Amino acid sequence: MPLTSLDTARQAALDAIAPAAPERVPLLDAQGRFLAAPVTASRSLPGCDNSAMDGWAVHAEETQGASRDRPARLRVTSTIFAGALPSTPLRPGEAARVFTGAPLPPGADAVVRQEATRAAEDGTRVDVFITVPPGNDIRRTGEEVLTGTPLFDAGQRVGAAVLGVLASMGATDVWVRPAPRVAVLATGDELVPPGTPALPHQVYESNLVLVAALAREAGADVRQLARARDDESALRDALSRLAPQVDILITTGGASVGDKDLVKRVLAALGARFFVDGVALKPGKPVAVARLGDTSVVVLPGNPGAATVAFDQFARPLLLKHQGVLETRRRVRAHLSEARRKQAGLTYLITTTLEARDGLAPRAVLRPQGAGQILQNVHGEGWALLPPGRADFAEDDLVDVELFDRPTFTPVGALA
Ligand SMILES: Nc1nc2c(c(=O)[nH]1)N[C@H]1C(S)=C(S)[C@@H](COP(=O)(O)OP(=O)(O)OC[C@H]3O[C@@H](n4cnc5c(N)ncnc54)[C@H](O)[C@@H]3O)O[C@H]1N2
Ligand code: MOO
Repeated sequence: MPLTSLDTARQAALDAIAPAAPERVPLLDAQGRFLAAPVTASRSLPGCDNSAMDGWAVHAEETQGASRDRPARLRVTSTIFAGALPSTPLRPGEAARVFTGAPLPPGADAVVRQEATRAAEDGTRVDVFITVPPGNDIRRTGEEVLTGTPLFDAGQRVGAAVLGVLASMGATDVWVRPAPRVAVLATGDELVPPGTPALPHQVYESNLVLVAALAREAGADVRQLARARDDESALRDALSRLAPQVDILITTGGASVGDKDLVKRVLAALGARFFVDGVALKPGKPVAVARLGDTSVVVLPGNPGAATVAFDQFARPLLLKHQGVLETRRRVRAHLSEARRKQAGLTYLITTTLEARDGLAPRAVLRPQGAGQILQNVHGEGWALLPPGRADFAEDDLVDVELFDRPTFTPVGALA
């Protein structure tokens, strides 16, 4: 039977999971989560006409023709600080002292910044040295947002800017989807925990940290990291203990067809229903997605490179859908840096960096990437997608590159 295509398998996995019920959380706890409902402005920003400068609220027309030699002399009536509520209207010939953010008195239609004025020592008068138009240095009511304006759609990622806007509306908490609770189970008799000595034939267990970190990058609340031997009863105990504690259980290793590859068999014996079992994907072919009770289970291959790809294509979309969103990644067309031969039936995802070229599509520089290799992912900018239905790709052939859109940072004050 031919393996399921990547797109079909991913859709089957996504169809098997529903967004979690929303929860209302304090603003800072919502950071990194996704809004569960649209948000409209519950107040205008600014809430009232106010001064953009420290200076004087005036009638603009009374500054007409004013200059340093021929100042407009105005009577000082009041001092208004931010947060005050002025009620006395500004009458002809008057100016009110205002500070940045202070509401304007009724009747004032402009602000003159204080650098363009001189106040009399006794505080009764101010000379204005410039002509200002109506509206000068005033922030108008609702200039940025009017009450009732749609602000954010459901699915908006909550970052610092969103939190700032919500707080400026007076909100203390917000509806978001909960972070999926996740457990990661690494299987394999050969695995030695980091921190203990390992002989060359032994393998340091690295998938727990790798997968937990990938899961966190996708918004997960990682609750459990566990290891199990390649042994039916050990796997049965671990899987049935972990699954009820979490929304999504991710396993690594023992996913293929070897004598000790028991994870899928044990899951099936426990009554799991499989939606995906093997995909026409390289690396990551043995990946499976199942449901055990109320828990989604993603079975990743043990090879760290294959686990990375399978996580990215299956576990990440599931974690995001639990949080109520589907991810769209930018794609660019790029020319392959080298020829590649592949198995015609499979989609290959190859870690790639991009080289910009004047007036041409960028070059996709393919990185060495066996199923066991992950070093290149550190600097990868995306996956070159080599689609099924074709075995031979020549240098300079155009392919799609799915971008990670990671920011770049340069070191300052690094240790030698
Ligand atoms: N006859 C076939 N053999 C294999 C097939 C196949 O279709 N027919 N598929 C291959 C593919 S594709 C993959 S990918 C691998 C991975 O399958 P498993 O999930 O069963 O992985 P393991 O055998 O358990 O381990 C593979 C490799 O990865 C290392 N590993 C495992 N877990 C960890 C960990 N937690 N930390 C670090 N490294 C780990 C392990 O030591 C092995 O070297 O199967 C192919 N075989
Ligand atoms: O296709 Mo496997 O997941 O790379 O070796």
